[in-house]
Amino acid sequence: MDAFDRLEATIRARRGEDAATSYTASLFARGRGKIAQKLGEEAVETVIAAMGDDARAIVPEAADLLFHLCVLLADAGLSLDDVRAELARREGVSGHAEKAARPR
Ligand SMILES: N=c1c2ncn([C@@H]3O[C@H](COP(=O)(O)OP(=O)(O)OP(=O)(O)O)[C@@H](O)[C@H]3O)c2ncn1[C@@H]1O[C@H](COP(=O)(O)O)[C@@H](O)[C@H]1O
Repeated sequence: MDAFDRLEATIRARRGEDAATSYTASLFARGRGKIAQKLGEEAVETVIAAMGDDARAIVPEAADLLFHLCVLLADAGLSLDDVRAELARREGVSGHAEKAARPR
């Protein structure tokens, strides 16, 4: 089990727990809109870090971003395996070729 699988299990276990002691539980309690808002904020913070001179500063922001993405997936009843399957489906297909093949 890798770190993402452990994080996913922890996040799922937090649903319905005490929001006062669990940040994840507080996100679930506040609902999909708040979770999506936090994801957006963390994305912006990652972009800001990316525009700076210190590449290492991106790492903690990326971790915040991925954590909140995992919470969003869990709230929507989805799993990392759903994302893994989508990435596997895309494997070997150039992004340029995929875009060119889209219906117009
Ligand atoms: N990986 C994380 C993780 N990454 C980021 N965060 C939290 O995400 C929040 C984001 O910070 P912000 O300053 O943007 O948020 P905020 O200002 O406190 O929130 P708002 O007032 O803006 O709503 C902080 O409280 C961080 O601690 C995380 N909280 C939890 N985890 C994992 O989830 C597990 C369970 O955590 P709890 O649910 O809190 O027990 C932990 O053991 C970790 O493994």
